[in-house]
Amino acid sequence: MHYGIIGAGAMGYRYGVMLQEHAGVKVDFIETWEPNLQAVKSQGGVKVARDHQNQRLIPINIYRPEEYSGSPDVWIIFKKQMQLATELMRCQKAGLFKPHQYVFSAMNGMGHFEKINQFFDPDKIICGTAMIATRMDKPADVDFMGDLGTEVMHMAPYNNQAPNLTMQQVFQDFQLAQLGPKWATDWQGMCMSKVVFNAVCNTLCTMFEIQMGEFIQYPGVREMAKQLFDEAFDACERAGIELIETRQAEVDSVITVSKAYQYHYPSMYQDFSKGRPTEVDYINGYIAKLGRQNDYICRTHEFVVHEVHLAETMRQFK
Ligand SMILES: NC(=O)C1=CN([C@@H]2O[C@H](COP(=O)(O)OP(=O)(O)OC[C@H]3O[C@@H](n4cnc5c(N)ncnc54)[C@H](OP(=O)(O)O)[C@@H]3O)[C@@H](O)[C@H]2O)C=CC1
Ligand SMILES: CC(C)(CO)C(=O)C(=O)O
Repeated sequence: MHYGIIGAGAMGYRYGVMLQEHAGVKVDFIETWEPNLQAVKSQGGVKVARDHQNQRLIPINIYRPEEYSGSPDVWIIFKKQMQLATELMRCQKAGLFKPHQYVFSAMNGMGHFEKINQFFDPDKIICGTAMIATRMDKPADVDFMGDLGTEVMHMAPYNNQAPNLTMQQVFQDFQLAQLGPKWATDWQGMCMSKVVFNAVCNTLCTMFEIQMGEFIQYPGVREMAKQLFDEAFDACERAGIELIETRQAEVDSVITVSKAYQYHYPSMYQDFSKGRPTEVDYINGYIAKLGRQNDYICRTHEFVVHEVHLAETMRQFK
């Protein structure tokens, strides 16, 4: 199978490089961020380390949307939620999308599959979530967090039917790439299970500008996490969404995942620290909106959304 990665950021590089190196498949990257394109061209590829060790230069194929004439079997999309609509329009205008193509994404937050569905056949959309941590501190320079083999991700067809042969082939390629795929049966429950996790770890680490390993040093982490998870689970239950993890499993995973990825600054902080807008409206904000739509007020999530926007606004005074 031939893969095209839309968004050569932290996670785009993670999936593309692991597919190219371990599954031996053809991968092309599509990127719009000029410093990233220039850095790949001038250094001859992307620099990849694991947990700050063994940095290597990996040669890759990278193109602006308008330069690309290939036709991958599967697109993998890793943009930030705020960039997605514009990026999809630009790729469509450049003639990148073809009717035979499948598409996979494991972006955080909610709302992206409805946007992707405007460009792709719903029977060819594979929804995903990735409990996989990657840092990109500079253009064309990424750090894969955690040991090889600790990667865990979920996937589910957008039509909630059994995966067809092409989807199974994608699953096999992800297995060979050592991305640790598992099937789920309901994409919304699968995605919300990740959203509620990010609503704790990404948001709190961002506000306090800390790594996940530092975050769990605070003895009150379980209590804070439980309060946010309880509200989120209550909102999901009222909306008829069944999560794939229990409340207790989510609280436990805050500790285990943060231990495994101790040096990771969650992706929300990576945006925050670069002066960019964060995905908080698509994470805590989405949970709060879901609650309101179902006559339930997620007071803590609503407050936390304000706190992150307050912190974003205050960057101008620092
Ligand atoms: N990083 C992680 O560990 C994880 C991230 N995710 C999710 O995956 C999705 C993609 O995230 P991630 O790969 O981290 O995103 P990145 O920010 O690393 O990359 C996404 C895009 O952002 C742009 N970009 C990145 N850095 C800059 C910068 N300094 N200045 C201007 N533009 C920049 C580039 O596109 P452009 O030029 O178009 O702006 C790039 O293609 C998000 O939904 C995220 O929540 C999910 C699991 C883990
Ligand atoms: C790696 C992980 C799971 C940390 O919360 C993540 O999703 C992110 O950084 O956005």
